[in-house]
Amino acid sequence: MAITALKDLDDAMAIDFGDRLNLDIAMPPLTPSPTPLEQDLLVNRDVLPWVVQKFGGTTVGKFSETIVEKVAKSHLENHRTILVCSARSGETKALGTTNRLLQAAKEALTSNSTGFIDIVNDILEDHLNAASNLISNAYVLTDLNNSLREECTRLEKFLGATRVINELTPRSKDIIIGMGEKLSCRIVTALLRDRGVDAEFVDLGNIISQDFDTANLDQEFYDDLTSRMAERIKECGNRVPVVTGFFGQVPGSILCSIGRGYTDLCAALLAVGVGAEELQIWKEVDGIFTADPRKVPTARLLPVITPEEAAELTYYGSEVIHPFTMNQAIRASIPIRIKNIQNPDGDGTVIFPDVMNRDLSPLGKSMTKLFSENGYYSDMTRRHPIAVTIKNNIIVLNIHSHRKIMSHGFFASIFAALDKYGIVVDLISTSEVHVSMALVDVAAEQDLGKALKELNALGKVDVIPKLAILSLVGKQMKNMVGIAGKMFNTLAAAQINIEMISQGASEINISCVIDECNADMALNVIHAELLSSVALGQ
Ligand SMILES: Nc1ncnc2c1ncn2[C@@H]1O[C@H](COP(=O)(O)OP(=O)(O)O)[C@@H](O)[C@H]1O
Ligand SMILES: N[C@@H](CC(=O)OP(=O)(O)O)C(=O)O
Repeated sequence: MAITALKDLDDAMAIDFGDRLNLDIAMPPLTPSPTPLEQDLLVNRDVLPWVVQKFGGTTVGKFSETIVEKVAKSHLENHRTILVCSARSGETKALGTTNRLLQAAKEALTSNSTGFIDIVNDILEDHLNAASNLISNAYVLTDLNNSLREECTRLEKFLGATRVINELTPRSKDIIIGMGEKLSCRIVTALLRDRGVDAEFVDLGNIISQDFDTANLDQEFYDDLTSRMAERIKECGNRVPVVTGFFGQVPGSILCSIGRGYTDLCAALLAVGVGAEELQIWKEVDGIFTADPRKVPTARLLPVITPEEAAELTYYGSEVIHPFTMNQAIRASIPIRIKNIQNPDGDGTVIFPDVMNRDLSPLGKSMTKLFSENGYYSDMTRRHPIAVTIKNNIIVLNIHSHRKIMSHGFFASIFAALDKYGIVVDLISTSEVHVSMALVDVAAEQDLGKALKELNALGKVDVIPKLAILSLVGKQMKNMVGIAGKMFNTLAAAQINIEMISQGASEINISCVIDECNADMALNVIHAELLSSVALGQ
């Protein structure tokens, strides 16, 4: 059989490898679905409003029991619930299943290495261990173990096929990482059943129509996807869907077009599809704070934040939610709530558009009261910044034009060179013959060297490494006289040198570039002077 490309896992399963692979994963026969649990199961009851609950990798890895006992079950009293899960991680995302799958993909392309088989076996072992620690019902456990083994065998075959054709397309990489969400959702589904909830595993790996004619992720694409997701959820009937946060063959590949953390977006699309009352993103932090609470001990929890502010914070280093999530949920008027799995009763932070607030406030006191009761506080008129954030791993490129006067096409040539190598600029500042650009240092690992060669033809290029972008965010900042002065004076008083300044491109963000070694100090001094309760007179 000639192998040219792998479209999906079934392609790989169809290939006969003979004894090329060491398939030492035992495959006991499948046992029937659990019968002892089928009476008195909790279900999604018709007519109740929907809520979509998304759980990140470390949350599923460490708190599966809490997810089932304290979150899912209690919401079933008043809501129909959809659970969306990421791949399991342990203490950190860096050591999580998705990263290990990416490593396995790399190993599969390394000649004479059987490393990918070891990684798959490790992943399987971790999931089997988690299963046996969590599940008490023998039927449920046997069923789960069989499905975990089967998924891992398919994965191993797929990686083996990748190795035979010696090619890892972005699409194959997507299929490989998608396995992480499948394994994790299989465990959560089984755990729900074990604890008396009638749950159904929903694999969205093939949900995207491959006939859909789009190279871009435009709104038409998302609308088609949300209706497909809604259809799939309907098929679950009254069973509680446990949905893979991986949603398949995205044009341009999920890793390239959406990037890591895609599960938040998946949950938002599901919420839109079913018209959910609320989208909940469960994390290990109480919500969005005025600064990263790990770095600024006095940071305060924000009860409400606008989608624009949340997106800006996420983009500039406070990675609480994937930036694409907001657009989809908010355009459908679905509030997003960030909640803490270790504090399920807390109100969290609600991401809520201020246009709604503006529309509702003329309706008077009763609506304002309703807002407060729901946690959608009407404090959107605050006239101060709301948070400070830091993005590390930044480099600055300074380009001095060879010409004394800015020539026509100088900027166009710079951006053409960057675009050619897929390099994204975070901040830019210009004078007549000088351009400064701040970008994330991962770009350096890609093709920055090649881009630099082309930029050198346009002017003298200096590269300054080990920097950080400090951003002050708040939707009312455009109206605050003197706020930039206060920010830069505060940094000056702390002897922190500013490499580059950018204000104005986004009306809700003032950013500057500083030395990475000053990042934590800068966060703390800015927080103390501009965001602390004392500074705000609260
Ligand atoms: N402004 C901020 N508010 C809340 N968390 C922030 C902020 N900035 C950075 N963080 C960090 O983002 C992390 C995200 O939460 P976590 O639940 O650990 O992530 P994940 O669900 O992706 O595993 C937290 O560890 C927190 O310290
Ligand atoms: N597992 C994927 C998708 C994801 O959304 O993860 P998390 O929810 O843990 O950020 C990743 O690691 O990127």
